[in-house]
Amino acid sequence: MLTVKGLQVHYQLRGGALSRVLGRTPPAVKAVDGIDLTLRRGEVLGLVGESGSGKTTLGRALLGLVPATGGSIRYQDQELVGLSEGRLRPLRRKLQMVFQDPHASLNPSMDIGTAVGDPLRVHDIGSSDEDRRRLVKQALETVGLAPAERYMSMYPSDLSGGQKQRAVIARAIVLEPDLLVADEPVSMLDMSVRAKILQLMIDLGERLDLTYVYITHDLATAKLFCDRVAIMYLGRIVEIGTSEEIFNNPRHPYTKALLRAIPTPGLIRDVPHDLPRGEVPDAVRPPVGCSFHPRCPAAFAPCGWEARDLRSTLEDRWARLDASAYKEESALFADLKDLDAPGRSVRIRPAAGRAGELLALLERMRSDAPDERLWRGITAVREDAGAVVVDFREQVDPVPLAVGTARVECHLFDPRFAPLSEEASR
Ligand SMILES: Nc1ncnc2c1ncn2[C@@H]1O[C@H](COP(=O)(O)OP(=O)(O)OP(=O)(O)O)[C@@H](O)[C@H]1O
Repeated sequence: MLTVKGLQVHYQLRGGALSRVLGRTPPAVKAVDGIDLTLRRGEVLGLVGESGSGKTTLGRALLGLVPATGGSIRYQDQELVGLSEGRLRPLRRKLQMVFQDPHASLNPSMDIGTAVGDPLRVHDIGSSDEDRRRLVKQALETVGLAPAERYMSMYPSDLSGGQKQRAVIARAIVLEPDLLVADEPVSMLDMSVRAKILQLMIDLGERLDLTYVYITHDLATAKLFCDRVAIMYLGRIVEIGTSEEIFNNPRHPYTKALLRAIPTPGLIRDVPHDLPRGEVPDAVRPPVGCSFHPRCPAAFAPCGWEARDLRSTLEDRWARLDASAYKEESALFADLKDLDAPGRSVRIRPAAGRAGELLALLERMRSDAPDERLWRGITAVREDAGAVVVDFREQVDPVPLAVGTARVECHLFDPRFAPLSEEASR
């Protein structure tokens, strides 16, 4: 029903006054950065990932609610990217979104009948007020708000959270959409009603022939609800497959980490606790190569090691040292910002005349922790004209690979790197 190719959504940040004066291009957040996806009619596709992985942006881009900055979205033979608001409008009827917070999604001063009927007026559907009332009634009954007349005259404040979300769903289905993008539709609801709302969505899917994109950071509900699951990390799909495949046979180290973090029933945990160095990096300057490599427990030589990784390894080391040892080691650097430089070779300036000591420190780090994955990506550490130069291996961006029935973006599955990954796993 929907085919997405190379989709990009980069949010251009407004630069400060200085960058404007200097004529610098302000940085962009690469919220969605090269997504390929096919949605089949009637299926439920889950988009799963930590906060900031780009799920909401992708969901909104599919409906034309945020403009794509590159790539293509074809909906039934029509290209959506680049369509004017006027041309998108009639299509929006078929492409609807249900948001996370039912309390914020309904206007508190509008009764439920008016709120659910509003899209009919916007899209000029129904021959008369009476006809629209009939459609609203039907939608309310379909979502289990019956008798509909009673609910139509109520206000959002008269409803429980679950009932509000039912009303929001009624407002979406009153337009008879093809596709519903549901963004965390149950995460704000009481635990006791979550399963009921998901069940309602499953039933509606079957009855109304709906296709769903279900956005969540919660793999447990994705397992319950989805036919296929796409795991997102920093704007990319790192693994996609049937729910069965993803849950029984996860391949990508990130998927594995997320699965290990599925909480016991009754508990919701947002962030997988056992991921190393638990922060999702900045989407303005994502790590090069595989963007998961700094947190990956299986990363190896080609994954994209760079100076920033050396800096975090140093900082981890210093966090473990006592204050005087830390002071001694950090005093060897003229400026740690040298380690923020991009590129395959980084030049680190030592404090005056201390290049030899700085080189010795890096060699000591390596012998103290030879298993640190970073070293696999470093080809040389050398002194050069008063500075210490660290050379990194050429990084390779992961490409989508068919593994079993899944698609995985990870060098571990790339036959070109098999000898290196075997060496790394020894
Ligand atoms: N309007 C915007 N302007 C600039 N950056 C944005 C904007 N909206 C989102 N972002 C950034 O884009 C990236 C992806 O955000 P997005 O909300 O799509 O992720 P998400 O996976 O849905 O996260 P969450 O689960 O927290 O909703 C983040 O780095 C976020 O800060």
